[in-house]
Amino acid sequence: MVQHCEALGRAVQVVNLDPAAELFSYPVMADIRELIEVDDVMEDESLRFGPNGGLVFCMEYFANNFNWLEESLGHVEDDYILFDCPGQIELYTHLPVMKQLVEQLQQWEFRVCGVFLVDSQFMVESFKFISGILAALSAMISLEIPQINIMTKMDLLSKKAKKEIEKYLDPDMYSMIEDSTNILKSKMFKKLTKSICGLVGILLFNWYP
Ligand SMILES: Nc1nc2c(ncn2[C@@H]2O[C@H](COP(=O)(O)OP(=O)(O)OP(=O)(O)O)[C@@H](O)[C@H]2O)c(=O)[nH]1
Repeated sequence: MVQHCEALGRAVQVVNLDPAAELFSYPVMADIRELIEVDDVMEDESLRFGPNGGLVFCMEYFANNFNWLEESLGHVEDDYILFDCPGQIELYTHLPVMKQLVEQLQQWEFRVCGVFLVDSQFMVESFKFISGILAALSAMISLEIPQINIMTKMDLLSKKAKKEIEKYLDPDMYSMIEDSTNILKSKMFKKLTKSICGLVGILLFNWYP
């Protein structure tokens, strides 16, 4: 992504906000692991967190120390900054930290846009697709910012799945239920599925490969 932006002549920087990130092969202007790391939290005898609790602890610590981010960002002008965030969905659905981050960035006069990434292999069947949509929708409702939804890792799909996934890029939700051979179509869930599809149809939810 950085290479793509640079090719377009845009100044772009990356900030790692995943305290559990391992190796990455690109330079970052700031790295949350300088502030706090999941491994350290998990190894702390007094805290005794597992990976998920550790991640939440780190992000809450981060939210209480946004001045670290302010100092790390320094003075940026018209640059694009990619904030690479952790993948745990609860951070975007019901925990307050990412919303607090958005509000903080907006106070610093950033124009914030969310990019919601889902592995395309988790989207190729109707029931998975609807589940992915609902996750994306939760994040949109919770963060209240413009959001681009992207299916990633298209290169890992089989030829058949690649063809199949085309219909999900600009989906006709009602025909999707009819195509479906699974539980979504069962008598018990049909009404619920129809309501969800109606909602998604109203939102004109588009996905980008
Ligand atoms: N083949 C292929 N591999 C990819 C692609 N995008 C990411 N990967 C690889 O998939 C692995 C996991 O990366 P991501 O899915 O970005 O996940 P992550 O950022 O490590 O973790 P979370 O942010 O917590 O979800 C890494 O080894 C990436 O190099 C892609 O488009 N195609």
